[in-house]
Amino acid sequence: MVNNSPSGAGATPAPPSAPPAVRVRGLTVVRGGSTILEGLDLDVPSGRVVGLLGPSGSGKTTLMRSIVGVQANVTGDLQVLGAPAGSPSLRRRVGYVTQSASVYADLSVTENLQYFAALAGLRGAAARGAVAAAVDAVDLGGHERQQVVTLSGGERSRVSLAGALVADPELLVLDEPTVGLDPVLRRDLWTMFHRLADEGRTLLVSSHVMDEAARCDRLLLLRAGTLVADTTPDALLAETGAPDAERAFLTLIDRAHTDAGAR
Ligand SMILES: Nc1ncnc2c1ncn2[C@@H]1O[C@H](COP(=O)(O)OP(=O)(O)OP(=O)(O)O)[C@@H](O)[C@H]1O
Repeated sequence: MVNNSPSGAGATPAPPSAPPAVRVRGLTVVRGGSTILEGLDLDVPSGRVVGLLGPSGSGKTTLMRSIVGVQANVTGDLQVLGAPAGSPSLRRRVGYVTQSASVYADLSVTENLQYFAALAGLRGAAARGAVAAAVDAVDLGGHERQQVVTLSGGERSRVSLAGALVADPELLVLDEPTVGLDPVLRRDLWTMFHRLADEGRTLLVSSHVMDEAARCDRLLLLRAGTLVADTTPDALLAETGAPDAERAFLTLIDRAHTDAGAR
């Protein structure tokens, strides 16, 4: 496995003494009778944008579900913001955005976000401020009164993301948040992710799109439920000698495949 020290592509580096936002040791997850993750050890450093990359079916969603505490049949030690994953105390401190937009189709954008604000315990001006900031962050200004059912797919997933932002969580776990978005919007969202990290939040972002790897401070590469690299974009290219993240990733995947075959 490649393991390099953080270089920090954009966010203000967290103090070296800062404990990781997520600490995973010996994580094993069984789904439908199959072992999906096996003996996984990894850290998600605090205050950074960390990319979780891997082929379809490699276990990214399963890992994210374990971290937010909604996955069954999990064994091992999973500490999130200093507490065991899934602890009630983490409910408002961790935001999770799934691949499919989890919003109410028959409500407007604002009504959805007001609902999330109420769940986060916000009332009155604080709730209105949080809703307005979230709308702004995902660039949905002008759509506030639109019913979600009438939004485009990309707009709908941005409402979902805004829903997680309303509570201002310390850790944001985002499962493929840029799928279906155009390049300008994707770039703007990555800029926003780094701004959130600069303000001290931690973001764990899964993606299939390898050019997005270059936008992360740190990369975790999964293959078939095991970690093949815990690295930085620069170190990934240097270590593989590949010209871009996509080819570097394929090199690592092929290498892991060969190693697995040799055992
Ligand atoms: N309920 C289930 N029962 C059995 N197997 C499951 C179940 N849910 C997921 N899996 C399997 O677990 C593996 C990992 O799935 P997971 O969704 O975590 O992968 P992923 O890396 O997020 O994939 P994608 O990028 O396609 O979303 C896959 O092989 C999937 O088929």
